Amino acid sequence: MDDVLQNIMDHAVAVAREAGQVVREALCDEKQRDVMTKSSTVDLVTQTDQRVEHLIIQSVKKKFPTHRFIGEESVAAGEACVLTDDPTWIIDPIDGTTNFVHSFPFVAVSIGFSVDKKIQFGVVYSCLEDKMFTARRVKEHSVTENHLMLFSSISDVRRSIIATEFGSNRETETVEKIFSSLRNILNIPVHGVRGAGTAAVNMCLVASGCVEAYYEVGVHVWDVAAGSVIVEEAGGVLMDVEGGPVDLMSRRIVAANNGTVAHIVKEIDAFSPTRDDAPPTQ
Ligand SMILES: O=P(O)(O)OC(CO)CO
Ligand SMILES: [Mg+2]
Ligand SMILES: [Mg+2]
Repeated sequence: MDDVLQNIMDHAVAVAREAGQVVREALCDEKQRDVMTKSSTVDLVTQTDQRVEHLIIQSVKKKFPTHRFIGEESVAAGEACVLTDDPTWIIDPIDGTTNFVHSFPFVAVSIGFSVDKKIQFGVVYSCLEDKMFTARRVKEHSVTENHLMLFSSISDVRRSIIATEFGSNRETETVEKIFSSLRNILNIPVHGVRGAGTAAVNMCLVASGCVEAYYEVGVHVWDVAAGSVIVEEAGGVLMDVEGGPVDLMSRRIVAANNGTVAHIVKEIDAFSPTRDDAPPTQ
């Protein structure tokens, strides 16, 4: 299985690079960045998101015809978001679409690969920085390209930088919760709060030791599947925002170094968005 998995992962890295090239080229063409909206007026999508997802899925299907897919834009188009035991590619073609639309320089192609409902490897290509982050579930196989993992050993949360995002839900109650968590965390006080505008890159920042923790409520499985294994293999921990094991379908995540995770979880004003795998409402 090892060589088989490596072969699949090599393909994921190659197709992520190819996708990243498409994204970089599209950035120079305003038409490729024309905005459409999804769940809210600030949940953006472009034809480039759709084109890149199509490119990745077609490329994988040619090589691995029995594999399944959970892709952000396919789900937006009505496909089910169900994780089975089958080999499944979990794809976010552009993580950071808002950044992409505004040329804000953090945009990632994120690909997680799951078997038996466990993410086996993750590939995050931060394509404007040209940084490739990859990790496999087995620790000794963790590899990175173009990048050194320098996991943070800071255990005093008051010396930490915490990453988070504001999300695309602007309902008053949700915004209140987001600000309540933020206020609690700023008041610890931490050195700073940052957000790259992409969950996948935020998780790679944890894996790289640039930030001690990242948390968000409202993310989707395709935002965090690849990053989850990259964080864990770098030595980090994943947790639900109320503590306990993370559930990648729950849309809630904390990714952190061991020293700060408990402290961050204590400060989050949690809420529960509709799960990614919830049956569609009629
Ligand atoms: O740009 P996307 O893929 O919509 O993702 C957002 C969160 O959902 C940034 O992580
Ligand atoms: Mg995303
Ligand atoms: Mg996306």
